[in-house]
Amino acid sequence: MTQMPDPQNPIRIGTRGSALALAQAHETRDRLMAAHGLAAETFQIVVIKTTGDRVLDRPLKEIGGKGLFTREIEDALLAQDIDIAVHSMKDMPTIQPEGLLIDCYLPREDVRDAFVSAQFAAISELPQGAIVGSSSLRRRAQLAARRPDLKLVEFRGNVQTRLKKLEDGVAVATFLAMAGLTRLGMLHVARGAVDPEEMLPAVAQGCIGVERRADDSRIAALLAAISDRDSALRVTAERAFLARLDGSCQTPIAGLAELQGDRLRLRGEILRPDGSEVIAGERAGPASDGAAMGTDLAEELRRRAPADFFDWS
Ligand SMILES: NCc1[nH]cc(CCC(=O)O)c1CC(=O)O
Repeated sequence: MTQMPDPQNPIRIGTRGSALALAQAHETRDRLMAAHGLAAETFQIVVIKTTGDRVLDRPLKEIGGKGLFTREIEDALLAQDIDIAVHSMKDMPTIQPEGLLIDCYLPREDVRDAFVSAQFAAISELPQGAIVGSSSLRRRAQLAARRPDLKLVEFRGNVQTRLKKLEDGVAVATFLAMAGLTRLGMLHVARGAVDPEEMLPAVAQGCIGVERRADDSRIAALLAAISDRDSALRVTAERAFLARLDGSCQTPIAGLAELQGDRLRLRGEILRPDGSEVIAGERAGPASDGAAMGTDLAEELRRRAPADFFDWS
């Protein structure tokens, strides 16, 4: 007998407490409500503070370790304090802890980065030596590769904090994910979207994934109804690419898979953090081969990379 969810025994949705994380948890809840005709009271949103939320005064790469924004949430899943966890797949390690599984991906938002600046409309308009704020290894390296003249400053914190820093003149421009701005209802702060040709997005950017206990068949059945096949195919290829390169979390990596019918095109690149070298490649093939294409492309890039490419210390 399938146990129907009831308000006495709500489905607990774990999430970080940032405005973006909450918007993503609500989107997931709303899709589950619509798919199953359930009331809002059937769900409870449980906010969990992660290490990444706690430590705000240092660049993420210094805190180190994987899953800075996810570990505490996964612990809560394993401890049965929550039933599902909603994540930005961009922030997810490629391997989940024993007993946990991600096999539900929501329809993907815009994958591109947004260019954000009060004074300038695009990267090409930034004057020589302009100061740009970003703490993303990937965005910093990609920007440095295109515009070695620009000065980069660290820019951590939530969207509001970063916009305040722009206002205060700490930098003249920054980058944010279009997906995050859209979900926050703040797309108006974007001066424009950066073409993936110019800045290949992070692996899984714009994709929300829902994690659960692997043996929880009740939750598996609920989630199956809201899982998006195209998202799953694309993110599977991108994350296979990332997984094969994951040796160092200090290596800037970008990857994007796109579907045309049943064909998948996967582009990927790795960079030196200072942008002095970019190694890029692509694969195309049947959509069902995404994981193999990702692994294969990663191996090609590794072969083409100089011996010292992966060890920055
Ligand atoms: N690393 C932070 C993070 N993780 C996911 C998003 C945006 C939403 C998404 O890409 O799904 C962001 C903020 C940003 O990059 O601007």
